[in-house]
Amino acid sequence: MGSLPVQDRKANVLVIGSGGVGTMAAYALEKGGKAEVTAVLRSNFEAVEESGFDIKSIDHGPDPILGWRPTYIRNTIPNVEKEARCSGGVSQPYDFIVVTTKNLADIPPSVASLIAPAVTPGRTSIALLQNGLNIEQPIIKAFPHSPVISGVPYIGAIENPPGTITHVNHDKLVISPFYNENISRERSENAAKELQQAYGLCTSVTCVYESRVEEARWRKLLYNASYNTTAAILGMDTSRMRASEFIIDDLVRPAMKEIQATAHAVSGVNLSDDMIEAIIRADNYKAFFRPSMLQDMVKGKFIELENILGEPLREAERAGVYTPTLKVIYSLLKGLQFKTKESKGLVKVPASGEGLKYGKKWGE
Ligand SMILES: CC(C)(CO)C(=O)C(=O)O
Repeated sequence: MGSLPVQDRKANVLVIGSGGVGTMAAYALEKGGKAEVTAVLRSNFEAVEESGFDIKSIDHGPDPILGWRPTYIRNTIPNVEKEARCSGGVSQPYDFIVVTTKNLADIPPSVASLIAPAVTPGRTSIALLQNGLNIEQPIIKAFPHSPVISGVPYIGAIENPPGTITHVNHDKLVISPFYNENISRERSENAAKELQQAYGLCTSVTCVYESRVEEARWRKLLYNASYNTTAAILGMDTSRMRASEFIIDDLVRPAMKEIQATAHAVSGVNLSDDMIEAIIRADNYKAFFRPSMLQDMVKGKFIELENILGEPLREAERAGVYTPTLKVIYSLLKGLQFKTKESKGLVKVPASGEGLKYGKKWGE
């Protein structure tokens, strides 16, 4: 399979992270007919091995899809070199690795170390279907000769219980190249276009190619840095936030305006006031939508804090943009992430206060 040029065969695609977003990506790629997907499953492996995925999808017809499986499923990240040795040296390099896991820059393992055994240097392109800013930097550093692709997903799909997917908001994926000085722009662009074509062959979803990766990523941050973050702190869906009015006026819109100013100062990207007003009202009001960061918080999971807020804030600081709202939101979320770290044993709070900056009384 690996020897034919990719245009004359199905692309060999590894999808890592098979919750709602990953399963719907695997489904669209297989349905398009130009990709053969291996999905890496974790907590849902047994359920899917036994009876496949059951999917109720807004995009893929009125009837539920029952017992669906991608071409291959597995519960470990493949080690392509080791597995080639075991099968007599026949290598099955992946053309694309599509990463749909959460991007938790402050929590190990890193995305780069997670995917490393599956990457064939110089051959595999790595697509990050994840939120946030500067997510490509550690990947380019770890795999300098691999094309890295940006995927900005707009999709509402939840897995509950394991193996059952409810897909409620249309799948729209914006694909762009992350440029990398070690390889030609043309190679980066071709890899991104190839993936966009394979995904877009599934005509019930929307998958578009945009060459200006910064624009696509800042535009999505308007929503993620404001709505996801405030929803997670307040424990509120976006309809209730809109019903309150003051949460939009005093928090969400000011946070969006700070992203707008930072995007312009850092990347020359113009995000208009009209775009802000449209994004404020983007969710179907009747859906009482809970952004992913709120869902993670409710489940006691880590939140994607650094790429959604930390990085934009660091960029703003470097560019001298004033971001008081985002800074307060960031500090509150850092506090919440600290609590999750403690609950999972990643940080220990010393009972005595010994050795802590604020562990003793002033003057002691
Ligand atoms: C825009 C939205 C709501 C869906 O993709 C999202 O990015 C999220 O909830 O994290």
